[in-house]
Amino acid sequence: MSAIFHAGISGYRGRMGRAVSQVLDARDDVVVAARIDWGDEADLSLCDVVIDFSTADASLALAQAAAERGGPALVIGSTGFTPEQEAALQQAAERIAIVKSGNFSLGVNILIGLVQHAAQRLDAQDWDIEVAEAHHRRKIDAPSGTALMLGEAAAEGRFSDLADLRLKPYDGITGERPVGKIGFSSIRAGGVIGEHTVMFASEDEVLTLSHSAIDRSLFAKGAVAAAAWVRTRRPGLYDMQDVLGFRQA
Ligand SMILES: NC(=O)C1=CN([C@@H]2O[C@H](COP(=O)(O)OP(=O)(O)OC[C@H]3O[C@@H](n4cnc5c(N)ncnc54)[C@H](OP(=O)(O)O)[C@@H]3O)[C@@H](O)[C@H]2O)C=CC1
Ligand SMILES: O=C(O)C1=N[C@H](C(=O)O)C[C@H](O)C1
Repeated sequence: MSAIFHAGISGYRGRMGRAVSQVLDARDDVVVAARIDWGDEADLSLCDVVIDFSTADASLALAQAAAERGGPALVIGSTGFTPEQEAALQQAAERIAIVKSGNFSLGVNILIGLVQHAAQRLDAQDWDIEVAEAHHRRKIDAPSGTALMLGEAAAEGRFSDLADLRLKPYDGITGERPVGKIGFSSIRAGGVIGEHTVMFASEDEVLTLSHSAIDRSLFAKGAVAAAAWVRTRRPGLYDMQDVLGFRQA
């Protein structure tokens, strides 16, 4: 039996906040010590760790408040951060431990490794890379955080930064597709939980790697596992690859 810890939920009235609540309620080693949403006064001192699925703005404000007082640790699942917000989170992580991931599922975190592997072996001159994602109609950011992580993995496989390889969305008279770049496309429709596909296409063949989320509780279970992992870590910015031990030699 593991030691009991105190967890907060940020964005707790939202789809993911409710899913996290259910996962925590089913565990006997966690006390839910704070539920935080718009306008709530959060007593962070009650928490060893806060699990946050809200918005990029709200997550950054939470991280800065936690960094100022030296805790609690955070698990951040929100997506849609600007490069400036990413840099500010990195700064907050100098004072507290943060796990941040655009996707807490095991399958996607394995897919990231597969995409990097394929991108490294498929010559950029011959193989185009396209990342496609589909989500529910209420999602407010695009491309999804997961799509961007997959794009980053593909760029890393080609020893480059995604910022240098990312194509603008296709629209109108686009001209021919540039060689060696990574394209993104998004669908928003109905209640789709989360679909991601990475297509590697040459003139002769197409390799497709994909992941489907079947139930939102999947992300909540991963985030709670990350919370149990991060609450005793030193300050730093971690991701699910760290939590799952995929970075160990
Ligand atoms: N990493 C992962 O595995 C996953 C990440 N996500 C990401 O998590 C985030 C939330 O998704 P989802 O639950 O579907 O979204 P919802 O809109 O259902 O929930 C977001 C919640 O955050 C609240 N909120 C908004 N602004 C603030 C604020 N300033 N302070 C406190 N709370 C705030 C909202 O309140 P109100 O409704 O009143 O505005 C709402 O309750 C998104 O960025 C999404 O992309 C989602 C699934 C998995
Ligand atoms: O908003 C969502 O719902 C999801 N967001 C995450 C993302 O942006 O990748 C993860 C998941 O696909 C669901």
